Amino acid sequence: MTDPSNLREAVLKQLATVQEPELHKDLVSLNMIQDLIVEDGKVSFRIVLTTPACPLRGRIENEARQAAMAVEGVTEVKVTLDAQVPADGRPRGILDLPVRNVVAVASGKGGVGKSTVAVNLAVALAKSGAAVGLLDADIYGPNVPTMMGVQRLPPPKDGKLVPAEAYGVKVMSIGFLVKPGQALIWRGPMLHSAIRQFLADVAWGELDYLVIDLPPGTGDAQLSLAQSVPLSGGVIVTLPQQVSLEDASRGLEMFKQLNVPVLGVVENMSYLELPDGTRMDVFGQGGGEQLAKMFGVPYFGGIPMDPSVRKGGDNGVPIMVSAPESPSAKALQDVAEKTAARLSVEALTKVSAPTIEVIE
Ligand SMILES: Nc1ncnc2c1ncn2[C@@H]1O[C@H](COP(=O)(O)OP(=O)(O)OP(=O)(O)O)[C@@H](O)[C@H]1O
Repeated sequence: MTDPSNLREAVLKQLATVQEPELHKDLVSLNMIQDLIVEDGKVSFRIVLTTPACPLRGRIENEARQAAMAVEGVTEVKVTLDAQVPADGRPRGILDLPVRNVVAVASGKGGVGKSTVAVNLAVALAKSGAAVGLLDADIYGPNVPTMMGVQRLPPPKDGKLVPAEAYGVKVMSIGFLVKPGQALIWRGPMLHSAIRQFLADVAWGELDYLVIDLPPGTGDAQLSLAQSVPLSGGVIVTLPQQVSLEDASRGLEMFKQLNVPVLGVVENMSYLELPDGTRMDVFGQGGGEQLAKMFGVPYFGGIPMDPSVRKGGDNGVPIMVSAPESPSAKALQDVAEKTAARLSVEALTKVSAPTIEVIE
């Protein structure tokens, strides 16, 4: 019979051959294997993923299971999955937010579906089990409260604003603080202090992800906003048509200028599926992918035009909740998983390369 300590060593060695496909390192050196128990040939361990929204969770689990099973003397393997989102390691400055990752959703111009993507991204991440906040910083049209079906904030507590909560997401919006229809004219310094207030004076609690819906465009207001938040990364939303390329390029340039990594490009309203199953390219074709290629950043895929997406926005029930199995919700889910995966890569390989800290 194999010596139990040797068997444990052999299992660990074998698990160290399994790569985390996004991070290009093995599970053992990433500290992702926890609670390894080897008893009478029976092996059990926990895999601690870097995000509960990991798109490759099935693959990682299978490969780890097969690796352990391949060790001579192992008769049974039990794997459980868990997640611990790593912080991006960027200094949060004096704001000292207990937020692990801050992701901004931006667009070169209005009406392309930026808020729709931000809302569904936040809901998808929350549904996966992450702690998520959504900050609507769209000073020109703060429509996140409508899209999330929340009208007002709960009363403040301990001198701090308390975010509203919907679909497991903590929601704060500039729209809660102004009367409906009130013209919003903001200048740089005002914006700066408003956004700082949103970050410092709101009881967000601990968050894995804070999603920020930026105002459309790439002017001073957007720049000032993006500068006042320690962003982990940005997601750009664009349309398929060629004329959108120039606008969206400016969005990418803005993040570059701020030294904020562009996590990926999302193409919204990619096509409309007709009743006979054919696809109609209402707004042209290929803009999102072309933009991503031009800048050498990931393309997160296209979201179809879908009347239920608009209805969901108007009724305050995001498509991710009302019809999670629809093609548009699945495309948005994919965007969320890719965003989370890119954030993990940024956190673990780019900034200060912390390893995953497992809290026992
Ligand atoms: N894939 C889609 N299919 C159908 N309708 C959509 C889709 N994406 C967005 N919409 C609708 O298009 C309109 C504009 O979307 P949204 O408000 O998200 O855009 P935005 O870029 O944030 O605009 P703004 O410039 O006002 O901030 C909304 O009515 C929304 O419901």
